[in-house]
This record gives sequence, C-alpha cells and structure tokens, in this order.
Amino acid sequence: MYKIQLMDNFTPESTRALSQDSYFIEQTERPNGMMVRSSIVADQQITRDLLAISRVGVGVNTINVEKCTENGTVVLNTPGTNANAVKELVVASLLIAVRPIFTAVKQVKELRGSHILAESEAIREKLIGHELQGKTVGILGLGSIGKQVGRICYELGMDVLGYARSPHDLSFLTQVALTELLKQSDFIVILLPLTAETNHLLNDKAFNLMKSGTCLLNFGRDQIVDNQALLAAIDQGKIAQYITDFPQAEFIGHDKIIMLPHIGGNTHEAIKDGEQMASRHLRNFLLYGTVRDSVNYPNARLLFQAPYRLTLFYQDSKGIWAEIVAILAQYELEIGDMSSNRKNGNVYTMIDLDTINQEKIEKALVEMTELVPVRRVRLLTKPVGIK
Ligand SMILES: NC(=O)C1=CN([C@@H]2O[C@H](COP(=O)(O)OP(=O)(O)OC[C@H]3O[C@@H](n4cnc5c(N)ncnc54)[C@H](O)[C@@H]3O)[C@@H](O)[C@H]2O)C=CC1
Ligand SMILES: O=C(O)C(=O)COP(=O)(O)O
Repeated sequence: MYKIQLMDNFTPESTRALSQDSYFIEQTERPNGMMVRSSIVADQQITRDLLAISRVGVGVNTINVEKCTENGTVVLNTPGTNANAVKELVVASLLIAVRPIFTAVKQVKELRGSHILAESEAIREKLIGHELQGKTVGILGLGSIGKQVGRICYELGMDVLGYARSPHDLSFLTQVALTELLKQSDFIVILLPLTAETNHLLNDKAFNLMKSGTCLLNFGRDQIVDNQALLAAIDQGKIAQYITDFPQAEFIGHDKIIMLPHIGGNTHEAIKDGEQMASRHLRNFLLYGTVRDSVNYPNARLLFQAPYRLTLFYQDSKGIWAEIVAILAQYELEIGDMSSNRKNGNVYTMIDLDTINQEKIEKALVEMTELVPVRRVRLLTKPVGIK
C-alpha cells in the first residue's frame, strides 16, 4: 500500500487512477506520493519515504526540485494540459490591451434613461482602440503554451517573433535573439518557467532595449520581471501597459497595470486533464517505475514482464555501473530485461528479474543503497492483473 497525500482539493473522478487496491489516500506526515497543484511543498515534507511528487500543472517553482533529486524523489508534472487555457487568456489580454473594453462596459452601465442608444453613440468617440493585426508580438519561451500563442497571434495577422534556447522549426514565427525580440516587439508575452536563468530576465537593461509604448504580458511567473525596473519603465513611457497573472502588492491601484489572480490555467477542462494526467503519472511510477514528464528523472518505460523489477536512480559517475553489476552477480540476481536513461547527470535504470531469493535480494538492496552515488533503490513486484 502506498500512502498518497493530496495537497490541494482534487475531484474524486480525477484521482480514480489511484486505485484503492494499491493506494491509501490520507493526510500523513510521511507519504510515499504527493499530488499537488499550487500549494508549496515545504522542504521538511521531502522525507526519505517520499518517492514521488506529481504536480497538476507545469511550473515547479513551489517544490525544491534539487532537494528532491538528492533524495531520489521523482518530480512529475503535466505539460500541455493547461496550454490551451493559457493561450485563450493571453488572446483575451491582448484584446484588452488594445480595446478599451472595461471602460466601455463601465460607461454603458452608468447610462440611464430612454436615450441609451443615442448616449452610447456619444461616448464612442473616447473609446477608440487599436488592432492587433500588423503589430509585432514577441514570445518569450516556445514551450507548449508559447507555440500555441505564436500560432494564434499569426492567425490574428500579427508578425510573430519568438525567443528560445534551442532552434525550433515553426512556420508561423521567426526565432530571434532576446535583444532583437525586445527591440522589435510592440507586445511581449512571457511564457517562461521561473529558473535561476529567467529570474529578473526583464530588468533595467531589458526595458531600455524596448520600444516606447510596449505592452508587456506576464503569464510565466512574477519573479521573471524586476518590479522596480518595470515601474521605472512605465514612468519613462517604455511600457504602456503591464498585464500580469501574478498580483503584486506594489502594483495595487496602478492605472497602467492589470492584475489577474493566476487564472491562466484555471478552466474546468484544464484542471480535469491535469488532475487525470498527474494521477496517472503518479500511479505508473509507483506501480511500474515508469517515468513520464518528470523535471528531474529521465523518461523511462519498460514492459513489465518479469515478476520483479529493481529500479535505481543514481548520479552518473565513473565505475558506478560496474559496482551495481558486481552486487547483482554476488547475490545471483540475473538481469532479464533492462532500460537505462540519463538526465542532467543522473541515471535511472530499471532491471527486471525473473527470480529472487528473499534473503539475497534484501542484502543486495542494502548494499546498493549504500553506494555513494545511488540516491534511490526500489524493488517492485509485478502487480496482479498485468499480463
Ligand atoms: N499563468 C498560468 O496559469 C500558467 C503559467 N505557466 C507558466 O508558463 C511556463 C511555461 O509553460 P509551458 O509552455 O506549458 O511549459 P514548457 O515546459 O512546455 O515550456 C517552457 C519552455 O521554456 C523554455 N525555457 C526554459 N528556460 C528558458 C530560458 N532561460 N530561455 C529561453 N527559453 C527557456 C523551455 O526550453 C521550454 O521550451 C510554466 O513553467 C509556468 O511558469 C504555465 C501554465 C499556466
Ligand atoms: O501550470 C502552471 O505552471 C500554472 O501556473 C498553473 O497553476 P495552477 O495549476 O493553476 O495552480
């Protein structure tokens, strides 16, 4: 039985994949698996018992991934499940940026009397907007969301620039260096994760490169923008409008800043898809050792044909594999089938075993766990019902 802790409110249907036969959902201080949406996972919650954290959503800045990696805890997420939701809100925000929609609705609400049509005709003069067509939009981050936003902006008739670390072959946008994107764009949309590299990526230097009157949209994370530099850029006229999905105290009441309460991925469709994918990922890792969509483990899949499976997660260091093989040989554990994959200096290996001797496997597990580069060793038994 694996103990699963649900860190946020999840619908019963979405956690159906966590079958009651193999899982026990409870609030416990030492769970083996965690399902989390936006709650912060505290460092002390990353205990030795914690095998996996499954994030419903994409950003993992609320989880200490480095600590999880050292602890051998896999961190899984659900890329793509909320991409359409964010894309649609970015389009709405671009339209809000060019058309005085809120002011228009407010002014019409204030109209009274039988001449409402004539009166609304009269207020139109001060409600003239702009069009997106023909303007240049620069997209920072060409992942699941960035690509979708790029495509729809192209379909809206915009010239689309994109910034990414590696080359992408996307017919609807031109990939450029960051400085070029900042210089040429009328609209800049942040769709990057928060990392050490992207923290305050938009600082004084970046704002100085921008055109006067640029409109900035932030759907990535708050800290990608240096707030003080942004306020100065607004004062200098570099930024005409800032629309962010991450409210900040220092922006309250600012007439050039629109704040949304982190609702980019907040649709019933995206939440349902994300929860289902996260619970499937968690179940497949706990039961079969399968890894899909992890930020710290490499992807790994192996048909579970033998009765037993050994999984090892270890630092990729010289001689480690020879040491593991020596332990297998010493305790007469014969490799049936195996898979081994690398990511960011770590290796994840699954070894299927046809037969084990209980006493010997226990000793082998202890010795493997004691190898310095090894972060996590697990012995899985083929679940009943799997052919
Ligand atoms: N406002 C909201 O509700 C939501 C916000 N997000 C945010 O948007 C981010 C992106 O989401 P997805 O597109 O789904 O993720 P993704 O993982 O598909 O894409 C992220 C992209 O950013 C790129 N990237 C990372 N560091 C970079 C750097 N230093 N320079 C250039 N490119 C870099 C990656 O290579 C990847 O292509 C998430 O990490 C999250 O912070 C995501 C979903 C909802
Ligand atoms: O997926 C992400 O990174 C998001 O920002 C969406 O977060 P949420 O799942 O809505 O708390």
